[in-house]
Amino acid sequence: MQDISIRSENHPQPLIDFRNVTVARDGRKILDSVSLQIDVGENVAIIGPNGSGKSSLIKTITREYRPLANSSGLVCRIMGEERWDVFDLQRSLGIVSGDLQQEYTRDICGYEAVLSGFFSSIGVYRNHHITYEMRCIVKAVMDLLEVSHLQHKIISHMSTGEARRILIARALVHDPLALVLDEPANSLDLHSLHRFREVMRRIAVAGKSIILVTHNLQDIIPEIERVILFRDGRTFMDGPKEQILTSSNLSILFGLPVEVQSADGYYRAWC
Ligand SMILES: Nc1ncnc2c1ncn2[C@@H]1O[C@H](COP(=O)(O)OP(=O)(O)OP(=O)(O)O)[C@@H](O)[C@H]1O
Repeated sequence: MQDISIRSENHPQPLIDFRNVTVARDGRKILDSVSLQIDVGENVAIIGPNGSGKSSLIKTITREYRPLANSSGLVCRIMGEERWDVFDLQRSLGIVSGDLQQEYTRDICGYEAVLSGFFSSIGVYRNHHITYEMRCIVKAVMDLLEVSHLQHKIISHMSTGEARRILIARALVHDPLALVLDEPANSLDLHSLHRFREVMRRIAVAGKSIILVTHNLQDIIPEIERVILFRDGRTFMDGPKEQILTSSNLSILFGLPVEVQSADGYYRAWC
C-alpha cells in the first residue's frame, strides 16, 4: 500500500470547542445547547437514532449550519477560531457525506472530483492552479483507495458505492488535519469496507482526528476510543468506548433491547 503524506503539527487549541451550541430550523431546536470538546488527534464516533441531530452537528462543525447567536455562554470554535472562511475550513477538514455526494450533479469525472479536493470545490475551474505534485498525490490516493479505474468515469454514472469511494479519496488529497465522516461507509461493498477501515486506521495512527458518524458499530475502528451517544439534539452520553458501548446504554438510546458484543477491538450490535 502506498503512503499518503501526513502532517504532524502541534495544535494547542482543541479541534472542536462547542459550548451551548443551539441550532434551529423551522422554529425547532435541532441542536439543543450542545457542549463538546474534541482535541486534535482524538478520534470520536457519534451514534444515535435517525433524526437525533448527528448530521446537524457535523454541519455545524463544517459551518453549513450556524448556531443561534443569542444563546448565553455560546462558544463555537474550530481550532481556536470562531470565524472561518468556509473554504479555508473545508481545506483543513476532509469531509465525506451523502449531501456532498449529491452536489456532484454536473458531468465531473472521478479524477477531477478527487483533484477538486485541493480547492474544496465541486470540480476544477480555470482559475485553479494545478501542480505536478497535486497530480502525483491524486494518483497515489486513487491507487490507495483502488479507484484508479474510475478516473474517467462520470460521477453521476457511478454506483453509489463507487462515488462514495471517490469522495473519500477527495477528502484525503489535501492532507487534512481531521476527517469528518458522516456515514461514509454507506453503500460500500465488503471489500471496499475492509479497505476503507484500513485507510481510516492508518490515518488515525498518523495522528489525524477522525470524527465519524455511523449507524454501524463495526465502522468504529480500534483507534476510535471515544464514543458520543446523541439523542434529541443533545449529547446523551460521552466517554471511553468500552464504557459507552454497552447493551444497556444502546438499549436506552434506541428504546429497544440491543445486544452489544466486542472482539478484537471491534464492536457489533443486534436487536
Ligand atoms: N435544513 C433543515 N431544515 C429543517 N429541518 C432540518 C434541517 N436539517 C435537519 N433538520 C431536522 O433536524 C433533525 C435532525 O436531523 P439530522 O439530519 O441532523 O439527524 P441525524 O441524526 O443525522 O439522522 P439520520 O440518522 O437519519 O441521518 C431532523 O428532525 C431533521 O428533519
